[in-house]
Amino acid sequence: MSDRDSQMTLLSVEGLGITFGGLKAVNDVSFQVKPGEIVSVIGPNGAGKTTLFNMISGIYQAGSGRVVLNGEDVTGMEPHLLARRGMSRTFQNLQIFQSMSVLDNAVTGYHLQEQGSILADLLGLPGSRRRAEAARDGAMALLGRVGLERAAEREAGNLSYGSLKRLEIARALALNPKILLLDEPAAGCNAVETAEIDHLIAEVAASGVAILLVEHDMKMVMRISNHIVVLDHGEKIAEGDPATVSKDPAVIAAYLGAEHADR
Ligand SMILES: Nc1ncnc2c1ncn2[C@@H]1O[C@H](COP(=O)(O)OP(=O)(O)OP(=O)(O)O)[C@@H](O)[C@H]1O
Repeated sequence: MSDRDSQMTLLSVEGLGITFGGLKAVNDVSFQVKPGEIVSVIGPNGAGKTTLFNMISGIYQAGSGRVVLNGEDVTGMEPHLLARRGMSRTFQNLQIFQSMSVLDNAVTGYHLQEQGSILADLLGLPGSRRRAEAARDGAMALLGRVGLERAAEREAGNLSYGSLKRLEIARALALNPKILLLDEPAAGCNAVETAEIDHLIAEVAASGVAILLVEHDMKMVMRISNHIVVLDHGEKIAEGDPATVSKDPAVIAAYLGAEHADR
């Protein structure tokens, strides 16, 4: 039994599958994520990575299989209920409010947690002021954690792309997740911005939060992942540590095949 096998499991994906109009976009995919671990899902374009993410995070209803979080079957559970159980995510397309301040964007992360409190806050009900102050303090601390403290009062739309990506991670952290799903956190970033995101992801994982990552930047994936799951045409074709996966003939063939198909 390897070290990884002996650790407790936080997220267990069990035989997950979905079909779109006859196409098996994801077929019988299983893997596990442990606390504090960085697990990446990779594969050529159209392999099913985003679809898999969408099933795990309750955006798509799985056609088959189960998602188990902390021992509880959470298959198909709505995102806000998953958030309460410790799963939060970011999206490939940024979900930032461009005309709001950086700080207010981070504060919205706190409201995703408790839907009722937004109404209470709008009505000025007792406790809402205290809650708003706590959210502001928490949001400031998160901005410090992602290196955006000094940009707190700036309009989010004026931030560089890499900073926006970090702001989105800060907002997801407001939910105090046990596992954070990141959909292409380095997409569109330059080398310096990618290195900053690398560092942030490693820091979050070191604090005990598990990270599940979909990312095209292979250098980044190989650098930061503890474990890699490889998909091709909706199927898991390999999994293991970066060194093992990068040498796997099936993985090499899938990527070479994709390159030839693009020509
Ligand atoms: N909502 C949908 N309806 C129909 N087909 C879909 C839908 N979403 C994805 N697909 C198809 O499912 C397959 C997997 O797509 P998916 O976007 O999950 O791949 P991916 O690995 O994330 O690709 P990329 O790396 O390009 O983002 C593709 O063939 C895609 O066309």
